[in-house]
Amino acid sequence: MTGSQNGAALSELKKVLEGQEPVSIKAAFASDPGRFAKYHVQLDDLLFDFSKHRIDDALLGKLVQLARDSEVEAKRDKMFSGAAYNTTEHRPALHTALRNFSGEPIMVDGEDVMPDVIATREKVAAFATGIRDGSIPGATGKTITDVVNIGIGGSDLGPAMAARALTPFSSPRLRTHFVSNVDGADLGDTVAALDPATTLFIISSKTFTTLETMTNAQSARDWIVAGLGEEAVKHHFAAVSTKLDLVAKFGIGSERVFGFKDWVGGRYSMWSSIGLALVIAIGPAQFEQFLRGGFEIDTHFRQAPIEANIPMLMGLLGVLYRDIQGVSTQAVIPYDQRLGRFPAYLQQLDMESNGKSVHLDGSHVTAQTGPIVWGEPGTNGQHAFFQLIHQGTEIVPVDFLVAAEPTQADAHHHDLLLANCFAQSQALMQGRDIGEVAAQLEKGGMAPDEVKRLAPHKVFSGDRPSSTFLYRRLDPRTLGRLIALYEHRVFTMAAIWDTNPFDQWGVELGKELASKLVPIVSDAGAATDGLDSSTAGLVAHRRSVASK
Ligand SMILES: O=P(O)(O)OC[C@H]1O[C@H](O)[C@H](O)[C@@H](O)[C@@H]1O
Repeated sequence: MTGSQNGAALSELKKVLEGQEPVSIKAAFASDPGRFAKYHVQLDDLLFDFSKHRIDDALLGKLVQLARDSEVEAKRDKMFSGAAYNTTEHRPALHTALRNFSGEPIMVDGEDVMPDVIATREKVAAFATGIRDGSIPGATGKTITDVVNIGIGGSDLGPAMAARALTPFSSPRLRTHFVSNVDGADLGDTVAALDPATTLFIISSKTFTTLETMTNAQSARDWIVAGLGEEAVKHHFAAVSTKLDLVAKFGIGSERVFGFKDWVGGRYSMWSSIGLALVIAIGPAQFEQFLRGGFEIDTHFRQAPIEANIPMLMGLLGVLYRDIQGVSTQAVIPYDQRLGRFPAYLQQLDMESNGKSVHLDGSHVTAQTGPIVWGEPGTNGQHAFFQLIHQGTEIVPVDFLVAAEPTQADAHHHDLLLANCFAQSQALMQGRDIGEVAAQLEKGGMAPDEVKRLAPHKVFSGDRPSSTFLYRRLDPRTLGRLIALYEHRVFTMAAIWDTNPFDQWGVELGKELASKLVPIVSDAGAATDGLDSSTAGLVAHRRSVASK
């Protein structure tokens, strides 16, 4: 077995580091004024500060060696080459082709995929422009004012997150909505305020079979037919899918159908025509800036040495905490209200990619794989869950994301936002020991007994890790850069674990069981024999309390 297989290199490193105390970040800062200079990477305006992590030169060297021994670079090159990296689904993982501006061909099965990528992008751009400038109106001739993307998972989270993030770049004339849940409240609440004559639905589904999306699509179709008649359907729907035959059956004309290939994973698909709603919102030129941001990071990921390679360092730090220090979680806290959906987007990207228990060869992993990813914007989180991050027993590595300057927002507010962001990572790192707490309380005139009683409650251990990403402003290019950084972080970690980050079999069982339960839930007289007693009990209780 080589070091790259079955996470062997990681097992070796774990043995070497066993029993070692984590590096004290606080002490390291105190003893080395040059620590920041050593542990940051700058790519144009984008700064990645990883100085507030439990690393020193020796440990960083070992982590870099781990990446080498795990053959992360060779695996990366294989992914970019168009080889069938996704071995359990027998296909390449080539979302990077969608943002390839190198002019170089990318070959899959002997064919260059780039001409089709470019032609599809142009078709998307032409349609988006027509909706934006009103030259593609609704059935009654009225200009489209509301675009509703119907999709779920990778066919929803990316465009929905980005449409919100890039609000200042969006057409003020158009509103973009995202409907995903099979819960009828989602579609119902969305269309309640809309006029069918000025509404365009985009049915986004890689497979065009997903229960939620197909159910919502049918109900949206009924809503259009009820408002405008059957003939209007062709003017009020567009579709994005890899399954063009299924789209045709739904009744959407080919000029409004935008394809992509099965080598684009759902959670990696917002760079493809799945981005249609976003292209309509921000326009093709801004969407190209978004793609170019992703391409910049691809170039960096492919060319930078491991020790200066931001996604590789992000991945190595992730593995350090997950596997060597037994940390189970990763918080992502954007100090940017418009990145409110970014953590949810990353949850699918990271947890669907790296929530795995077997190596590529099917053997069970011995390492811990994907962390639990979560987050909310700062400063709001400070007034909610930050207590646990500062004083709880669980170590929570945090990624802070913040722009140097606001985009269409008040400059004074932005200074306060930045100060808070910087202060949080500083507080996590420095902490406050009992001596300092006691001195502060005594200085305030508190009686010694009370100082003794209160002081332990006010201690901050410090040494709590975080990264900070600081960039000029949140624009399409920066959003593209941020997403690509996380995509490659996820890839780096999977490469070390020797797992497949591009399949998602873990979502299948629930879907299968749901389809068997639909007839039982829908028909109050259907037999529940054979169901486990909990499921049967839930069905019975539902029947007893529901009014129909
Ligand atoms: O785009 P679709 O085929 O409708 O799939 C939508 C989503 O559902 C699936 O269950 C997968 O877990 C996701 O990876 C996918 O993005």
